[in-house]
Amino acid sequence: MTLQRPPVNSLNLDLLKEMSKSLDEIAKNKSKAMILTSASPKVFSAGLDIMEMYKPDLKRVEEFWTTLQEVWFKLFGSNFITAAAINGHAPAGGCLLAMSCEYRVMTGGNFSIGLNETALGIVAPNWFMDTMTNTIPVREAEYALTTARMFNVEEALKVGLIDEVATDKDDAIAKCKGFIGKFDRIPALARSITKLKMRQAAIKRLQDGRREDLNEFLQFVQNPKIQKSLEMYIQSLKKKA
Ligand SMILES: CCCCCCCCCCC/C=C/C(=O)SCCNC(=O)CCNC(=O)[C@H](O)C(C)(C)COP(=O)(O)OP(=O)(O)OC[C@H]1O[C@@H](n2cnc3c(N)ncnc32)[C@H](O)[C@@H]1OP(=O)(O)O
Repeated sequence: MTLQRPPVNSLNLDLLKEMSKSLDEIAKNKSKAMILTSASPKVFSAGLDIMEMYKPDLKRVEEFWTTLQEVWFKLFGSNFITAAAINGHAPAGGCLLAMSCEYRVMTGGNFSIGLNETALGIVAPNWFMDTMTNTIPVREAEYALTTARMFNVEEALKVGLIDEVATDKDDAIAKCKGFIGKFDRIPALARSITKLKMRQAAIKRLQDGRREDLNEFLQFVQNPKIQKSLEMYIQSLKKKA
């Protein structure tokens, strides 16, 4: 699955809906595996589209958040094998997508990956945190989350946030295929049940608290102070360009 929403693959409602549909098709056509990557030469995904949260229409922003939850359920909780070929920056929601896969290969270069929410004055939702503690040790995750740490490629490899470094996108995809090939001699049902058991606690936590998570998000986007921060953040991103 190749993300292709220039310039930075920010996750807006339309892209999330497309992803959700594609994940359904992959599950339905009984694909063995999926590799998630990006059509951009330098950004895997810039995370959530800030414009969806800025001065939002309430109905749309509710659909936006529930679709994001759905994409996470379908990706993190998939039966099929998932790997991410991270060929560029992966902040926040971009990191969430990569961590929701089972294996991550990142191309070398001046790219960074991590959950930077606290730097924006935002508390990452529990399921973002659960996805991180499913990937790297709890102590490292707490440190990274509280300090909004963006890891460079070497740091990400060292902490286990990524599994391998690749020279370029083709190499990243080849390495993801190498990971998928490891399952050729492992019974598929045993593999998928084991994966889902490992992920069950995080999945159940969001299933049980899904409405509450949505309400927290809706309160968050309607808070005037948050709106002011988002406005300043958007300006800073635009000034940079
Ligand atoms: C108690 C519990 C409470 C719970 C409440 C819920 C809380 C809500 C939680 C929300 C969780 C949030 C998750 C997120 O994903 S937020 C998004 C975070 N993403 C970022 O901060 C990344 C920002 N972008 C960048 O750092 C760079 O763009 C990047 C490194 C990705 C690429 O750099 P590059 O130089 O290649 O590109 P530009 O910066 O020049 O950007 C090009 C244009 O794209 C626009 N842009 C960039 N990122 C975004 C984005 N995330 N959304 C929308 N638009 C984005 C940027 O402004 C440029 O636009 P222009 O061309 O118009 O200037």
